[in-house]
Amino acid sequence: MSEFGSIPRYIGNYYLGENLGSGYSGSIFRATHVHTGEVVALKVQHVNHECPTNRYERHLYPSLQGGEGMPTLWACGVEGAWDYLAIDLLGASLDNLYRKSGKETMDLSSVCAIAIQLITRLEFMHSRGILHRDIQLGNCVIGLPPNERTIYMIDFGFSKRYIDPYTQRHIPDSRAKRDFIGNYWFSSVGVHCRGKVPSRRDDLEAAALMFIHLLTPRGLPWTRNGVPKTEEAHDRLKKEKRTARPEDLCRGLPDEFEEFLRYCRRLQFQECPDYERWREEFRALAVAEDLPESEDFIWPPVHRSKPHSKTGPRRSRSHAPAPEEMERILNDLTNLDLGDPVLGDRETVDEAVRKAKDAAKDDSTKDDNQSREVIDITSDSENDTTIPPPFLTPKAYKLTKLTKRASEALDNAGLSELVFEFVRILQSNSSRTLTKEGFTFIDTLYKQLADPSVFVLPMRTSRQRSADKKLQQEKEPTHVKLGVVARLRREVLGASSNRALAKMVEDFGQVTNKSSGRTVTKDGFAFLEGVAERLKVLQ
Ligand SMILES: Nc1ncnc2c1ncn2[C@@H]1O[C@H](COP(=O)(O)OP(=O)(O)OP(=O)(O)O)[C@@H](O)[C@H]1O
Repeated sequence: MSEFGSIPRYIGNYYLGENLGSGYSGSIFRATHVHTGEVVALKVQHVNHECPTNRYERHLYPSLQGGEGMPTLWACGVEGAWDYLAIDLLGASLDNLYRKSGKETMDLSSVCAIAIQLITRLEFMHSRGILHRDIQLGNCVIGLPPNERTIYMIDFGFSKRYIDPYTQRHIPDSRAKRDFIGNYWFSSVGVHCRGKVPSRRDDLEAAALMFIHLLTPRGLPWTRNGVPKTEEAHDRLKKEKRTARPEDLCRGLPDEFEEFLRYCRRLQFQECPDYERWREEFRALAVAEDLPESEDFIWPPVHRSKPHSKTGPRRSRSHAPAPEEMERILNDLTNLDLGDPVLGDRETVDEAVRKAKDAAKDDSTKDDNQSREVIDITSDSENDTTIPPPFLTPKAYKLTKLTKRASEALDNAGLSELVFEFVRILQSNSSRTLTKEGFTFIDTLYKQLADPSVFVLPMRTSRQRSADKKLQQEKEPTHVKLGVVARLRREVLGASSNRALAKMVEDFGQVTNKSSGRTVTKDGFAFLEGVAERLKVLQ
């Protein structure tokens, strides 16, 4: 029974079944077409409702038809006192899935898939001249089989055209005081806290906040006290949201999330976001993390997905202590001054460490999900005694170590070995994409070749990366990249000096960074091997 009395069993040609959900302005039912038997979701609202969202939605839906992840509108109308929309019946919302999982955070692989899909949905809506304006977990739902890997956008009750269909002009900005449209958790700071007119940038910022929320234990800080019930509580929430710094919200998360949030906040009112760039960023993140590259949203996650932790290095969940932990414990015991030695000597420690490592190795092979690589703690070359920091995959870790060694190389022979090693690491991975660690190696190699005396270990900070990425915006088509790399492959064998090699490495880095795919091609590998070969000769 709604405040307007009970909703009839039949509306339009539909027989109403189970109530799927109720929002502020109406209810959604599973409903069956009485003639065709087709099952839909029927969104029902009283015609006198103070917020007649069905009426708005009915006008926007036609512009969104045909887009992936946009529900089909099958019928709409008013019957008696009831305004209805018959749309595709869909599955659970991200909110439901997330809550039901009982986990503190969502896994990174799922969030990358959500990010790629949501950015695509927003790009589509924006291309049709429409802003969503109410991005939240409850408004992203998965399809029913066979479309359960696709995320659909629903609830266009707050949506609005930002391009005037007659003049084709962008809506104007305004400083006039306006009522807030959106939701408490994810609406952008500009719209929610500063009363700005929403535009494309704000849909994207809401999406960014949603991704961060999913990766943060207990969610974004301002969501933790529930929906504000008083004006004061709402003001407190807005202040908390306005003053939260991206670096604090994103501490412990992969850089991409902080960069994306900053990017959204830097966009101008009328600026068109670079959707492709951010899809590519989240794809590359999945690759760098050794996660499946697919943007399919697979729920529950069945692949080798990493449990997300914001708090520190991921720990092996094997029963034996992790090797480095065991080493620390044993060292502490060795150093305990108890009069009589507890552990005889260093050899005993080393033996125990070896056993712990073997045990960890055994456990890790039993459960590939939990620990994918045991770092050899006893060798000091490419492996190290430290566990990779959070979000460094074995590939990233090896590349980081290799970069450090390249920065310390004293001669061409040493550099040559390292370039061969670089090729081996890239080729041993299923993804041959140049990740940020790969680019850092290329930067380092370039600097060593150009002038080792002024070499400084390049540290890619978020800010530097953003600057680099500006360059990427001028994308070059793949055929340009292929042409340049093929030329470099040919020319490298005739390079007569380190400076000539440096220039080629620089060109290779740039063309790979600027191209739409950062995969190292056959020519790319041949070029790198050519550099290594040349270095052996140019002593
Ligand atoms: N097409 C659909 N198929 C299945 N369930 C749906 C569908 N559309 C909506 N729902 C369910 O109904 C809930 C409310 O839907 P929706 O957000 O469109 O309604 P609303 O009245 O605008 O809600 P709110 O006031 O919360 O914005 C959703 O969270 C979802 O669980």
